[in-house]
Formats: sequence, C-alpha cells, structure tokens
Amino acid sequence: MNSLTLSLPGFDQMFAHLTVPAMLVAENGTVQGLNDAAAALFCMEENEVRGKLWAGLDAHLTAIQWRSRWKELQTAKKLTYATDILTGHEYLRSVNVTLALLEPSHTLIILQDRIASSMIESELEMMADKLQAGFWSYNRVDGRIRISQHARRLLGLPDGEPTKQNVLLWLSQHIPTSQWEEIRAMGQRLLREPLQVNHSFFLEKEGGLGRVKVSANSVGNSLHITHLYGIIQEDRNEADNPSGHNISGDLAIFSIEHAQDMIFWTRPDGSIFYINQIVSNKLGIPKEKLIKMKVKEYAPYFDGQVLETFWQRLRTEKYFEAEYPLYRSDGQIIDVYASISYLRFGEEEFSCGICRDITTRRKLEQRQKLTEFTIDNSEEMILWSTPESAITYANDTFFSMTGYQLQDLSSLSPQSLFPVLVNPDQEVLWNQLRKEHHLSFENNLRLAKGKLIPVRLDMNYLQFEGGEFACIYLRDLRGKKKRDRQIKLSQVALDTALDYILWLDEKFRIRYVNNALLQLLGSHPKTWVGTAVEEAIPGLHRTSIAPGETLDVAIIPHKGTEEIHLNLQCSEVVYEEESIFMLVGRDLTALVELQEDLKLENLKISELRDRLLEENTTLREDYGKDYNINEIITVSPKYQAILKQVGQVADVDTTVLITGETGTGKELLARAIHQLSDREEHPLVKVNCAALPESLIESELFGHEKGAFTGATARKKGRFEMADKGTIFLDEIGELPLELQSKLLRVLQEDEFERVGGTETIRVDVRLVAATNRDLAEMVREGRFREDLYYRLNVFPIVNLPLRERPEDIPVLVEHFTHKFAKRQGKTIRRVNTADLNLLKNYAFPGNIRELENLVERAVVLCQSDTLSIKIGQGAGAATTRQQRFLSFEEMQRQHIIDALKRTGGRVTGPDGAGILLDMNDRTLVSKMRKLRIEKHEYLL
Ligand SMILES: Nc1ncnc2c1ncn2[C@@H]1O[C@H](COP(=O)(O)OP(=O)(O)OP(=O)(O)O)[C@@H](O)[C@H]1O
Repeated sequence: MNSLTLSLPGFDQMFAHLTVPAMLVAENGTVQGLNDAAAALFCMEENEVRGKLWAGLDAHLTAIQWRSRWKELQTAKKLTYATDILTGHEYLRSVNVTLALLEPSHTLIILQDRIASSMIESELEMMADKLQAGFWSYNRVDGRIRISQHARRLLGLPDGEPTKQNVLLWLSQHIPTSQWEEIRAMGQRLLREPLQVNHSFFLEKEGGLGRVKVSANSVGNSLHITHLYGIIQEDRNEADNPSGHNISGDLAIFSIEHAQDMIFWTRPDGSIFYINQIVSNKLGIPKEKLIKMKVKEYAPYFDGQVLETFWQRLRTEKYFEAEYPLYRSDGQIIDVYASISYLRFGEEEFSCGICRDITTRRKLEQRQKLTEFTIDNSEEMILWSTPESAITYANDTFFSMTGYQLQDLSSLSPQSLFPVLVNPDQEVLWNQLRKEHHLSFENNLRLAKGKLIPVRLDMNYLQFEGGEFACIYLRDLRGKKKRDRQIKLSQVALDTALDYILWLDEKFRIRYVNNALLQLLGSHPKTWVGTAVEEAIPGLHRTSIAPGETLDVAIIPHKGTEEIHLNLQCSEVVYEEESIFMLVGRDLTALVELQEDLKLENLKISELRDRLLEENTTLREDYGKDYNINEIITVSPKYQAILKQVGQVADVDTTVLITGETGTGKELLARAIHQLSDREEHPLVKVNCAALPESLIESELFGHEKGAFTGATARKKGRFEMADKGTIFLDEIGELPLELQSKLLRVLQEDEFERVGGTETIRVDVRLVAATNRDLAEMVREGRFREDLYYRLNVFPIVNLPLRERPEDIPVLVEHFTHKFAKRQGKTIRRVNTADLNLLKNYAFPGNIRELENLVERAVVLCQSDTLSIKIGQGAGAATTRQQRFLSFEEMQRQHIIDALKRTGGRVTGPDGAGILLDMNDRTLVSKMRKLRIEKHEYLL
C-alpha cells in the first residue's frame, strides 16, 4: 500500500509505485512525504519519518549546511552526494543521495543504498552457484536474514521463512554444545569488527552427523558492522571440490572489494597498483580514472619531500598508523585513519594502506565532547557503573558536590558510595535493571568526608560497545527533604491548630478544612472538599466573603447541641495564579465563657482587695491602739497644752522638732502627729539615729545601689523612700553626723536625694518629725550641729515636759501601766500600795515615764497579791537613791540588754540591731539573751 500522503500534486502518481526509496522535502528541510521503499530503508514507519528534518536523518548534515545546499540546488537543479543516514535502529546506513528540485519550494530526494544487501546477495548467489554452495546473509540494519535453498538443505533447516531467532535455535539444538559455543563466540567477534573466517562443524541431520564448512564475513561502515554474509558447503577435501576453485582466495577478494575500509596499494613513485571499490565511492571518482591517478592528486599532502619521508619511514618501520586528509572530487575533505604496511615482491615495493573514514567519528567525537560538556555542567550528579561494581565515569557536578577527586574514581564503587543500598546484592540489582531497564529509588550517598546525604537515584540500563552500563543520575534531596519537612510541618500546624481554618476557591468551593473545623462540621461523606461553602456553613454567604472582612456565623455542629458562634477573619492568598480565600475562625462561645470567667476572677480579686484593705485598716487600727492619742495618759493641764500643739501641727504638714528628756514620750507624740495628719494612710517610718552605726546611717536613710560598698549585694531602698507619702520620724536627731546633716537638709529643701553609690535622683514626698533629748541650740553653738538644719527643723518645736514637772500624772500613769502589765502577765491587781504611790509622786524620775513604766512592770512581775507594791530603784535606768536596791551584775546585764533592744525596736541582729549598740557579736548576744531568759514582751513595747 502506498503510504505517501502529501499535498504536492502529482507526486504520488509519479513515485508511489517506485521501488527506489524516494522522499519529498520542503525548503525548510522537513520531510513532507516518502514512499514505502524509503521507510523500509530507514527501518521506520512512514509517519515516523514524515515531519523530521532531513538534516536530522542525514548523519553528516547540519541545518546550516542544508540551507547552503538548498541554495546550491536552486541553480544546479540536481545534486548528488554520498552520506550515511541514521536508521530507526540507530545504525548508520551508507547511501547515495540525489536531490532533484521539483518546484522552487520542494525537492525530491532519491536514496540509493550503497551496500544494499540485494547487491551482496546477488553477487553471493552468483558465486555460490559457481561453487555449488549455499549462501547466507544477515542484514543487521533491518534484522533480515536470508538463507538460500541450497544452504537450507545443507543445514537441514525446516521449511518456512527463516528468522534470526529460529535459525539460531535450530543450530543450537543440532550442533554439539562445545562447537556451538565456539560458533557463538565467533559470531560475537564478527559483529564487533570486520572479519573473514572459515569454520567447519558437525551438524546433526536426518540420517546422522554431517560436517559443514561455513565462511563468514562481516562488513559495515566506520561505526558498525551492518552485514554478515558467507557461504555454506559440505566439508570435503580440496580435491573433492569439483570446480577446483580456491574458495578462500575468492572470498578474500570479495571481502576486499566489499570492505568498508578504503584499500590502497601504491608504489614509491605515488602511482596506484590497486584500489578497492570503496575508494572510488568515497572519493567520488570512477575506479578506472583513479587507477591512473597519482597519490598527490587525491592526497595533496603526499608530494615531493613528504612522499620521500613516507617511504623512508615505511622501509624502516614496515608498519605504522597515521591520519591523513583525502580530497573528494567535489573538493570536500575526508579524514582517514590509515594502517600502512610495507610489502615487497621481488624487486617491487608496495605500500598497503587500509584507510578508515573517520570524518563521522570526528563529528561524533565532537558531539561526544559537547555531550560531555553538557553532562559535566548538568545540575545532577551522573555516574556510570558496570556490573563488576566499577565506577567508570563521574561528571564534574559529582566531584564538586561530593568532594571526591578524579583520582578517587578507580577506588569508588556503588557499595562504598551507597553503604545502605536498598538491595546490597549487586547481582540481584543488575538482574532487575536488565529486566526493567530503569530503576528509581532514594538512598544515602556518602560524601568524601564520610557524611551521608539523601539522594534520588535514577538508574538506566545501557549496552554500549558490547558492555553493560548503569547510567546513574543522582539528585541531592537535602533541599527537597527540608522543603518536604516544612510542608509537612505546615500541614501538621494547620491540622493541629486550635483555630478553624477553611480555604475556598474562587467559586467559593471548599479547598481545605483543617481538623479543628472538620470536627466541628461533623461527619460528612468526605472531607467537604469541593462542596459549596453554604452547604458546610449555612450561615455563611458568598456575598459577605471579602478579604479583610470579619464575619460572625453561628453553627449547630450536631442536632440538639448548642449553637457555636464563630468569628471568621477572611484574607485572600494568590498562589500560582490561583486566588484562594482563607478563613481563620475562632469560637466566640469559648471567648464569651472566658470573659465570664474573667469577670468572676475580677470579682474575686476585687473582693480580695476589699478584704485586704479592710484587714489593713484593722491592722492600722490595732497598730494605732498603743499610740492612740487617747492612749496618751495625762491629767496635767500643762501636758494638755502640749497635746493641743500636736493637734494643731498635725494637719499642717510642716516639720516638727520634739525635744525633751529621755523617756518623756517624744515618740508617742510623733506617732500622734502622724495619726492625726492626712498621711495616716501611709507609712510612719522611724529611724533611731543613735542606734545606727555612723557608717550605715546614710545608706539606711537614703538607700544604696548594688555594689556601692562591700556587702551591698543588692539595691536597697532607704527609709526616706519607704516613707514616701508618709512620715519619717528621726529620733535622736542630735546624733546625726555632720555630713549627713547637709544631705538631710537637701532632702528637706528639695525633697530629693541620691542613693549611696547611685546617680539617679530620687524624689520623695515625706513629712519629717524629729526628736532629740539634746539641746540642739547648744550643739549649733559648739559647731556639732548645722545651724541651717537646726532652723529648718525647728519650724514647729514641741518641748515635752519631764514627768517631775507634771507629778499629777504619776497616779494615772501607774494605774495605766499596772493594768497593762497585769493583763499581759495574767495577774489580778486591784490596788497600788498608797505609801509607795506617795513616794513615787515625790520622786524625780530622771528616766521619766519610761522609768515609771519599767518600775511598774517589774513590780507587777514580783507581785504576789492583788496589791501592787512599787519600790523605787527596782526599775532599770532609775536614778540612784538611797532606797534603791543595788542590782546584781547579772540583773544589770539583763536590764542593759533590754534597754538596748527597746532602742532598736526589738531588733537583735544586723546593722541596726542591739548587737551593734552593745558592741557584741550577734551570736553572743542571742545566747546571752537565752541565758538571761529575756522574753520578747520585755522589750517589745
Ligand atoms: N503620756 C503618756 N501616757 C502613757 N504612756 C506614755 C506617755 N508618755 C510616754 N509614755 C510611755 O513611756 C515610754 C517612753 O516613751 P517614749 O519612747 O515616747 O519617750 P521618748 O521621749 O521618745 O524617749 P527617748 O528620748 O528615750 O526616745 C513609752 O513606753 C511610752 O508609751
């Protein structure tokens, strides 16, 4: 059937029935049509060839060359040249090409198979006939096998069209195994290189074992063996040959004639003795003409000196190989690789050159170089390995990525590169590869420094020049693995998010629902993907979905369950030109509950705060009890006047200086001022300037920064800072060192100061009440107290009265203290010894009220009845009178420690503890107190 389908009018009528391979090619070089013969020549289907570029089919023609050839054709109208075409089996087939211009835009191409099997076969047939032998041939290009009738008979082949497979099978079954192996090996050699062999073997035939003689020749082009052919005869002695012909000689000549290599026999003068047919074909010069030519005419290189040198070398070396250029009749150059031997017959010398056209090989080499360049610059690592576990090739990318060197190649193996191969058994792996031709899997590649990296392996099976190879493409998966992990992480993050996430496509169909929302939406046949959004969330309308909008919708997840309020935030994401609406939602129900919880918590907190405030007030009230102004016991009109002063100054917020003898109740008055002032809600901080060592007063008053001095391990607030918004009571202010007096003055003037070791200025709002039993005016005169400070303090002086100036208070005070201590000690005391009381009234009380208080306390302790007897001299600090009992050393120590503790406000240890006052080690003091059985109530007022 004619397969020609083309538009050029008349073409099919003209050539469709031609047995000559013909093609129609357009100006741009594409094959527009071809006939069956041409398709057969290409060993391809007609439609496989049609549409291809002629430059792609002609192995030596480039697209650029086609354009210049086309131009040439426009004037010449007809062109002829010899070339190789690339067949469907990827073999090269030598052809003569004739281009005949049909129209300005189309040309006809007629192809002529230069080693057409028909030609060989017809010659063989002729020869076989002459020799009374059978002939056989195998065309490797199209896979056809031909065996003549005579040969079939000799081999005993069954009738029917022979194929390669069934002939080989027949022979393998009828030739003894050892001989069959030899024949196979010989066949392999014939397929690899041009050879001429003769072989005899036994063959099992009907009626016994026969012996046949087969000759075989292989011919081909510069790249491949394309044909095998030969003669089959019965193996008889030479004498038995009825024709008497020398078969080997005939075959040798036949082989030489049909060899694809050019054979030149030349003489020292450059004249030709013999050339074979292929020389004529290759050079495009008829044989008759060639034979008369001298070497230099087709090989200009061989002239004069060169020719002489050539012969000199040949005579000495006898054989050498070299490359030469030859000139075709059309001026084109053919590169040949020549093996040249020296021959001498009698007087005559010959050079015998077997020349192989390497033009194609050169081009292929160039192509190979380009391929290698491409491979080396490929982003993928490429390796070639063999079944023997050798790595025969690695591209540059492999070396640069793995850190191996070219010299390492020979020592590398798949096992060393892939220590954890999926299938460590190479044999199994190769068998699988042979079967499937392609394997793909992931593995770990060991880098030069030993590190393993994940790679994807693509193994391709290849047979090349008789060997087997695996071409391995390696792709570094580190980036991919990381990306995959990130994608997985994102997926996990989306799926485990507590927020409800919904993706919609442009048509508001669901693209993705995360797990949280999926659970809320309840069971649906699938995952909701593809369904319209309204179907999943009925309250959601596509009109309300817009980027940047917030939507509130209600969902009833399951029948009978409570409504859930969702707050959805919509945004638009454009990914790979696709627009996606992303809705991220929160369950407002939970939020409302949370708000309720918060309200409850707030309520609890405010209740707690109220309670705390209440407790604080109570505390303050408790605290104030002892110092309540009502607790100031007095009946003395003089003292009433002092209390009036206290009441007047309390609210004025001015600095108050209380003077008076020790124990007159100065502190009591200071507390009364604080309590009656607006600062009552804020702290009253007391500092006993006499109780603090000089070195510590400053930091105690103003605080210190961390590291300001040895032992300042942390920043500490001073008493002034602590008293902010309240009152600071500086007791015994007369004891304040001069330098601190100036700092104190600054605080009083500017309400600001710096911490010890600090630069930050601290502002405070503090009311100062100072007290002293010293005569400050006198101290100013003596230069021991700053005058400016004195005036600053003395804004509102209150001079406390000594007890002896208000003796009328003694009975009420005795009563007050008796009650206080009796109650504390759990005693019932109904009256005080009147005589004792009278004595007290006349007593001077140098220790003032504190002395009286101590006296009563001691009396209560000693009291065994309900009548209290108070003996002057029993209390510590009392003035020595005649009646006074002389205290034991231990009693004295006891009283002294109690006094010290009273001064420090009960603080035993530390910088402002009693230890410092008494110049005693803290630990010694504590053990002393234990030994003397000093109880807290004795010093805590
Ligand atoms: N009018 C009073 N009514 C009841 N108790 C008083 C009275 N005056 C002083 N006291 C008590 O006398 C003791 C000494 O009082 P206070 O410490 O205030 O005196 P002081 O002048 O500050 O002494 P010093 O100068 O030694 O610091 C305290 O226990 C105090 O409660």
